[in-house]
Amino acid sequence: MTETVLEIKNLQVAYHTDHGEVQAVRGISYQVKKGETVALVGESGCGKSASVKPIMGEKEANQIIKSGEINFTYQTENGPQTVNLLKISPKIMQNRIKGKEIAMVFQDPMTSLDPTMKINKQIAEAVKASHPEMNKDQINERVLNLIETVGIQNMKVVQNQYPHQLSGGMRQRIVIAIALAGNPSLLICDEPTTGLDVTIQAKILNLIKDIQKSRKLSVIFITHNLGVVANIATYVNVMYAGKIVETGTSQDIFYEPRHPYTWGLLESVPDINEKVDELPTIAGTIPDLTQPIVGDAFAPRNKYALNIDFQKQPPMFKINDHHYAATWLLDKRAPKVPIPAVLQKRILKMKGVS
Ligand SMILES: Nc1ncnc2c1ncn2[C@@H]1O[C@H](COP(=O)(O)OP(=O)(O)OP(=O)(O)O)[C@@H](O)[C@H]1O
Repeated sequence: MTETVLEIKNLQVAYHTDHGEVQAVRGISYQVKKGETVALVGESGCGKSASVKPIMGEKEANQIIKSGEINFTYQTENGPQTVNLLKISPKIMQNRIKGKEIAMVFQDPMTSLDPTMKINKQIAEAVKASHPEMNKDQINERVLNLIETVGIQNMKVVQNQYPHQLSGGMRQRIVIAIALAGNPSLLICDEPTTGLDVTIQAKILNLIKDIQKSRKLSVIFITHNLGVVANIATYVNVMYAGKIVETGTSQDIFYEPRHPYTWGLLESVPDINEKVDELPTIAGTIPDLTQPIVGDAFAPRNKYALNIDFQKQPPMFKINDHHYAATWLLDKRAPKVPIPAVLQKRILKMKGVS
């Protein structure tokens, strides 16, 4: 059986604000096993980042963890150990977990890099922090090895440059090298390719996929664009208004999507075979998370909403052992609503049927 690296149980995160408490994450549960990539996908503001910050022990002054567990399993000299990351001391988080067992890659590489420090020094600092026992030569060797791992050819030149002398894609490679310095078992990627042009984006995605495979890394990949994770995610968790509304394998989500919100996200992914002037977006906006939500949070934007959607939160209906969706359309009394025609057409094309 593949070992579970991370298990999130009923995590609820809120923020104090002058306008009330924002219920950013309203009870989510999922697991990440060794060597798997789990994608968290949803529009801006649906709670993706708020749900992963506690994994890294990041605590804004106004953050409130309302409930939940984040159980993380890692290897120690005495064998595997499981800790609840919400309960460990900041010291253990800093000295043992953050940057060592769990590392993060953010959207904007410039926020993670020091503009005043040469690349080799920045990577060396990260190596030193996680391997204090290494001497200078060992550190230098490891730095070169990391630069090579992230696919940089002219490493002798790059290591003596400053971040501003590199392209966006190169900078993101360096950030990935720094993230790998501690040899983590879990890598969290928060929109790592947003802002890069399409060809560079594809290269960075391939790099993450290669590293993930060769190191048997577990990855949590956050994105607002479902298209980005089609080829890299083992499982996809679609999030809306702080909840997971559909979860399944990539196959389930891309070939058999069942939640109207997932349909909307898929419709807004560009189809490279079709030329369209404007991509459809999902009409409306996400709800005000300071106000109580009655029923399905997506109902006001859902053209397939039933009366019950405005009254009662749908449970997670089981479609198969790994595919679940929270929509009343899956209740046996609901009218049969087919997948929108445009998606149906795309799916048939992907399956090679038309
Ligand atoms: N520090 C904070 N204080 C108050 N509200 C916050 C804070 N951080 C996030 N929020 C709110 O929590 C909700 C979830 O935000 P979060 O950043 O997790 O969304 P997201 O899905 O990651 O979006 P994005 O893709 O834009 O990062 C939003 O309503 C956001 O405004």
